[in-house]
Order: sequence, then C-alpha cells, then structure tokens
Amino acid sequence: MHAEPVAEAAPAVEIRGLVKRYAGKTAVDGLDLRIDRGAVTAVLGPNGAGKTTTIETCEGYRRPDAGTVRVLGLDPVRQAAELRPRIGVMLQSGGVYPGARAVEMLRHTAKLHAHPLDVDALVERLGLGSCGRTAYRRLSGGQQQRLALAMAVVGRPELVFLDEPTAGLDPQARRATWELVRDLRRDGVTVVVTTHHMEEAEELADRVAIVDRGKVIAEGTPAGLCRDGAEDSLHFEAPAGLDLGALVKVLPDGAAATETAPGHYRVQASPVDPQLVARVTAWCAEAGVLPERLTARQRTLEEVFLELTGRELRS
Ligand SMILES: Nc1ncnc2c1ncn2[C@@H]1O[C@H](COP(=O)(O)OP(=O)(O)OP(=O)(O)O)[C@@H](O)[C@H]1O
Repeated sequence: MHAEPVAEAAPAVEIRGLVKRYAGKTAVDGLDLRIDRGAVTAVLGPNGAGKTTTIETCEGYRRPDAGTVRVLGLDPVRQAAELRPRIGVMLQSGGVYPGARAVEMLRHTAKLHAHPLDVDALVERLGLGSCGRTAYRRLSGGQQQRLALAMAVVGRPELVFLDEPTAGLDPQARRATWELVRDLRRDGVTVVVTTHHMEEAEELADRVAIVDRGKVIAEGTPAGLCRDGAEDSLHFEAPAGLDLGALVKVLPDGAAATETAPGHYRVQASPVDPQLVARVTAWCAEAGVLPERLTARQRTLEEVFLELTGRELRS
C-alpha cells in the first residue's frame, strides 16, 4: 500500500494563456508563466512588453480578458480578501496617499499585519531615518521608492511583487535594495521583480523570464539562458597565417576557427569550456605558438536579451 500523496503546495504564481487588452490593443497575448516558491524571479522585457500588466493582474488590480491566473493557488480577483494579506506589492507608481507622513504610514501598515518586521530596523536599513515626519509627496523620488519597498515587505508576506524597485535609485540605495531582496529569499519569501537592469537580474535572480509582445519568450536560470544555444567564443592573438584547418581538426564537432584580422583569432564553439581552452592551447604548444591575450567569452544576459528581443528601439 502506498501512503496517500501529500498535496503539493501550489506554485507561487501560475499563469496560463493570459490575455489582456486595453481599448482593442493587446498588451498581454496568451502569456504562460509558472513561478515556484522560495526563489527570486526576474521578469525582463522591453518597454511595453506587458510586464506591469501581468504583474498587476497577479496582484488582482486587473481582470484577465482570457486565461487563468493563480497566485498561491488563489484567484487574485475572486479571492482577493484571502490573498492580499499574504502578498506584498510595490507598484511602479507608488500607490501611496501623497499627504501621509512617511514613517507613520509604514507603522500603520505594519499594525495591519499579525507578525510585521521591526519598523525601526527597516527604516534604518533602507536609509529612511531622515524622512520620518515628511509627507510622502515631499520625499525625493528615491526615498519614495524605498518607502514603497518598505511598505511591500513590512508585513512579512509570503510572496512579494516588486515592479522596477531600483529604477532611479543611487548605487547605495540600489545595493540596500538588493540586500533586502537577498534577505527575503533567505527567509523563504518568493520574490517576483521586474527590472530593466540586466546586471540586477544576474546578481539577484534564481530564474529569469523574458517577456516580449505579451508572451514569455524565454525562461530559465541566468546562467542557463546565457549558455543555451550560445555561440560563445575564444579569442587569442598569435603570428598571422596559422593553419586553422589543422586547429579545427582537434576541436569538437561544430567548432569553427577564423582569423578575424591578421594575427587575431576567434574560435567559436558551444560550449566554450575548460576542455576547449585546453585543446586550443595544446594545439598551440604543438605548433610552437604562444597564444597571447587569450580570453574566453560567454554571452552576458544583456546580449541574450538583445538577441531575443532585437536591437532596434520600439516605438
Ligand atoms: N491603462 C492602460 N490603458 C491603455 N493601455 C495601456 C494601459 N496600461 C498599459 N497599456 C499598454 O499596454 C502595453 C503593455 O504595457 P505594460 O505597462 O504592461 O508594459 P511593461 O512591459 O510593463 O512596460 P515598461 O517596461 O515600459 O514598464 C503597452 O503598449 C501600454 O501602452
């Protein structure tokens, strides 16, 4: 006899075939995305790709025109009352009463939750100490951002949505935000973050979803996306006119070697790994050639992003 299977916890977010239109214009076009619990997921995409619309649908602020959205197993519109206390939301536009005093508002929000974070410690770590009695509308843009972040996390939510949390922040505030996100992850909180900063996604995210024209067009770990289908390359300099036909013979199938300019060589292969470097250098040693300025390059997430979404500016 098998034991009864334990019901698996629902994923943090499960979106199937989401469609959202504004006045006939399709902003989200059959988007599928599953986000597991306990990880940081970065949602990337060009301006207007549909990221904010998707996130706001998960938060229950927008109703899908088609498809289904489940957040912690709940319908964000029909089961909003049950869902809201369990999620933290940082909106791009603040979503805060402009006349309210900054830290008072945070204290008030904390009191609405059963087990809030320590407000003073949060204020301190986000550098909001000097903003105590200042009205929200009088805070600088960066201070408003940090307060919105504090409001999103103060109630110790299970799942936090952060829409461009570091847009317009100075490097110190950006780092403080990253640290807070890392702490959330360490505490088992699921974080969904949209960003236009690729290094932020590489730095913070366990998984990345790239959205374009209302659909998820790629999904995986940052390292996996940089590796997948990648034409990575190895570069070195040596005397001009090396016999590259002989070099290619010792390389794995599919590898190519070219002299891009006299004495400048490029070896393309997938993957560029330590074995490839060893074969190239062993061949050079056989040929009595010193490969100078030998560099192995993997694509960055920004390069992958541009390859997938195109280099031209969208109108
Ligand atoms: N309230 C609205 N009314 C009409 N159109 C809208 C509305 N909100 C968004 N859109 C349109 O829907 C599309 C998707 O917008 P959305 O804000 O979801 O994109 P995004 O990926 O978050 O972009 P960004 O990176 O610029 O924030 C865009 O073409 C946008 O102009």
